[in-house]
Amino acid sequence: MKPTLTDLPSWSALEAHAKHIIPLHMRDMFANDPERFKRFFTEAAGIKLDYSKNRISAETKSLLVNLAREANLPEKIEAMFQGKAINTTEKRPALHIALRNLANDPIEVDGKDIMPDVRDALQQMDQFVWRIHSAQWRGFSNKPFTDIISIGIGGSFLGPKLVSASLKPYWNNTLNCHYVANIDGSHITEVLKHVNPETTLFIIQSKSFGTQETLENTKVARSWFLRNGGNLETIAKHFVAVTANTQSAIEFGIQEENIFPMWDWVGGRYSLWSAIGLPIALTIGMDGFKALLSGAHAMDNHFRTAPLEENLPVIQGLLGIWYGNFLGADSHAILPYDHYLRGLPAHIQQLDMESNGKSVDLDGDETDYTTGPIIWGGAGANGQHAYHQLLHQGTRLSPADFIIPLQSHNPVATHHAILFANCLSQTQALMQGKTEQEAKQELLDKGLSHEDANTLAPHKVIAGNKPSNTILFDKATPRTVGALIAMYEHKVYVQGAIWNINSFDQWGVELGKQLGNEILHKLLDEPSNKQLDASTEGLIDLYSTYGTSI
Ligand SMILES: O=P(O)(O)OC[C@H]1O[C@H](O)[C@H](O)[C@@H](O)[C@@H]1O
Repeated sequence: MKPTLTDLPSWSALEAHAKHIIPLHMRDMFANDPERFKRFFTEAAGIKLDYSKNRISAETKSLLVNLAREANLPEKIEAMFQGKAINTTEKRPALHIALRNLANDPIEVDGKDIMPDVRDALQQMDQFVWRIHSAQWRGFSNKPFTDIISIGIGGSFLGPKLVSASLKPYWNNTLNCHYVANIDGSHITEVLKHVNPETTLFIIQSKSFGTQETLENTKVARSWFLRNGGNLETIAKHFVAVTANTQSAIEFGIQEENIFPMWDWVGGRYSLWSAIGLPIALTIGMDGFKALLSGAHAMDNHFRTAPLEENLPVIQGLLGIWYGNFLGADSHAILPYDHYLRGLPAHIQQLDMESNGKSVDLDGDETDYTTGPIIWGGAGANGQHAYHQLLHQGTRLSPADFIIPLQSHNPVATHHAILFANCLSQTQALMQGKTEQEAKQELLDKGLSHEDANTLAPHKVIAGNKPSNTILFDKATPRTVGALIAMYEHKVYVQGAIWNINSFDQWGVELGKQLGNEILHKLLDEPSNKQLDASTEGLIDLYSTYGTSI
């Protein structure tokens, strides 16, 4: 048997240490250490991280850092930056860091510097954005564009959608931006209801140019365009594409000069920094897009060079490992207290779960430890009136990231102070909880009898000792949003590197696609002699009897 992660001395040390930490309460940890906030606070690239409300001591941290070293994390970080083929199953590097390498130092793939291609693509975006904004490029009736519709799914959707929404205060307001992802026909139908074909630009976003949802939605968009005043000559004015598969895009009918490049060495969920970010650049302008890249670049530099002990993505990755592998957590919550960042949980969900939802290591052997957590979440303070109940009193452990800007883009009345107080009070409540004694005293103070107070008090007990990080930045600017997302990308890599899994493939999504094609044949009454399982056949029969086939 080959040695695995669980055979490392630091792993056994952490297992033993967990037994010591589990009985301790964070209330006491704070009471015993006035320096705890300072001890467990760090910042980089405009992002501040308070991780003092975690079930850790200084020893926990040093043991986790030992684990990172024994698992060769520093070498693995360097391997990513040097363009090594860390995506082993697809024999490719994962070089999203090259897309924001504003230092322009050469980065080689197969002996060729890729930075000139990266710069050319940025230049192509720059010119395109300028032509649209200055109305040099217009629709078929010579009117300037008013709307863009980005058609794409997964990584070709979630990242640009999150960032364009996060940066709404920076929109130049000449263009509305819409996204179509779902193959549910209601999505494109609803979006097309609100736009004018004369002034609508479609961006077809697909790294592979082979994704069913995107191609089918594009066909619908094209026929809608042709039915509503457009024609085959003017289609070139209204349809552009971003893809690594130029040939398929051309065969599909997109003009070659309207195609923006992508590369094998960028994973879909890491691609918002490439031309997949066109909707971002069109809404906030190219200067804003470059500021986004610069924020991510600053985080990249920090990740590559900062000591592990002060390294934001490393600390967060290690905390995730601590809870998942040693304290039994299955999930992790992303809770942005910023209306503009409300799409963050969905993006991080794909980023993390598609990257680290793996159960074999780099050698193809099943891991004997758990890997990526379930990522969930939503906007604060809304979640406090919904799922936070389970965080406070449920039986499951879900560490949470509370993400909040120090300043609001919209300082309405005392809203931001109230929002901030809500965010802090949640992390405080999670940490300290409420004892039975405290609960009972409160009830007695309200005038309840001893009997009633005794009956009710156990229901009001809040165990506390629930971990959270508080992540802050001055304001959600292009730069801070870039740094924030890059921080999560690197956190995911830290965990994947320590778990010795490939964070850059996603074979698990393929089986459903294959099976979907077989089922589709049957639904469309196309010849198929394949007998499926009884449940699936029964459900197909229901569709054939009561559903619609076209
Ligand atoms: O950009 P595309 O090639 O159309 O891929 C879109 C998405 O679909 C796939 O099924 C993957 O799970 C995602 O990682 C990817 O981002």
